[in-house]
Amino acid sequence: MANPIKIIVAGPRGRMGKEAVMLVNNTPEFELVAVIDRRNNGVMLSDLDGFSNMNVRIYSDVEECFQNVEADVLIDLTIPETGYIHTKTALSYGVRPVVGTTGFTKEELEELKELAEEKEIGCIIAPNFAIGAILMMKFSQMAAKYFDNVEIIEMHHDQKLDAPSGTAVKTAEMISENRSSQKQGHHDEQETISGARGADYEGMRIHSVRLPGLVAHQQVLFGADGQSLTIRHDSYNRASFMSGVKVSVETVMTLNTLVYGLEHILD
Ligand SMILES: NC(=O)C1=CN([C@@H]2O[C@H](COP(=O)(O)OP(=O)(O)OC[C@H]3O[C@@H](n4cnc5c(N)ncnc54)[C@H](OP(=O)(O)O)[C@@H]3O)[C@@H](O)[C@H]2O)C=CC1
Ligand SMILES: O=C(O)C1=N[C@H](C(=O)O)C[C@H](O)C1
Repeated sequence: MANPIKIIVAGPRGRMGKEAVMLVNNTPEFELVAVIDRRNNGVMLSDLDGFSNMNVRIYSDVEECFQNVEADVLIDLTIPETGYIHTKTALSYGVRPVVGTTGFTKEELEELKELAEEKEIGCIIAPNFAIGAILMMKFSQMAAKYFDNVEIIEMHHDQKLDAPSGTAVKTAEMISENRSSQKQGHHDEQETISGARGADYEGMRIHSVRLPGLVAHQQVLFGADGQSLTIRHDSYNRASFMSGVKVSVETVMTLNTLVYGLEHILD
């Protein structure tokens, strides 16, 4: 067997980070070499509940982690401000980032792309790792050729920090490749309660629902005279994202640029 891919996971105590640590630990071609966590600096991960047998050090200082640990890939599942710093630092140390964290600005994505190209190493930033969600986005992009009236409803658990979701933003971006910017609804419509019509992305409306009990769900609604089309995807658990994380780790090793969105690396 070839040498395993050496991986650092940032955000290991989080809902996604925990799942990613398990994925790395259970994949023979992967090796967990460290984790980055703002708490528990210097402690072994195995000392935390739920991580028995994972004998890697926790680093709170990102620079210190990359200086001390030889790694091929960083998996980041944190928050946008931190994820951006982690990604930038990883690239500067020649470590390939696989980033699931959502909420980066266009400028940040552009800056990270330039850095990856300057360093000539791969980086994958994927707002959604679930294959079904990628298909939902691609089908929506296809449908937009025929339907130019579209509204996106994304529904998530109530612990989610960013709104709209990264998936909803990516969906709108993909649809906008097949739809010109245009206002929807009545030209004189008025919100009697602010926000009633949702966020506005080139005239498309994005509605964010947050409820306990939900995981990650999205429907894209298209309407035309006398008909409608609904494209929906549901993630019922975080395991649904892990096959995408695995493919991303394998693929990032072969890239020399930044790829934004899993649709670009799936056949
Ligand atoms: N691409 C995809 O397929 C998916 C992406 N996501 C995205 O992944 C990210 C994580 O989601 P999820 O696991 O649900 O979130 P959680 O809140 O469960 O986990 C976030 C982790 O980041 C850490 N963190 C928070 N703030 C900071 C900070 N200032 N500095 C360092 N670490 C920090 C948290 O540590 P602490 O406990 O100390 O706060 C925690 O370990 C989100 O951006 C989410 O949108 C989620 C699901 C799928
Ligand atoms: O925070 C989440 O849970 C999720 N975040 C991602 C997003 O913002 O699109 C992916 C998925 O929807 C779950």
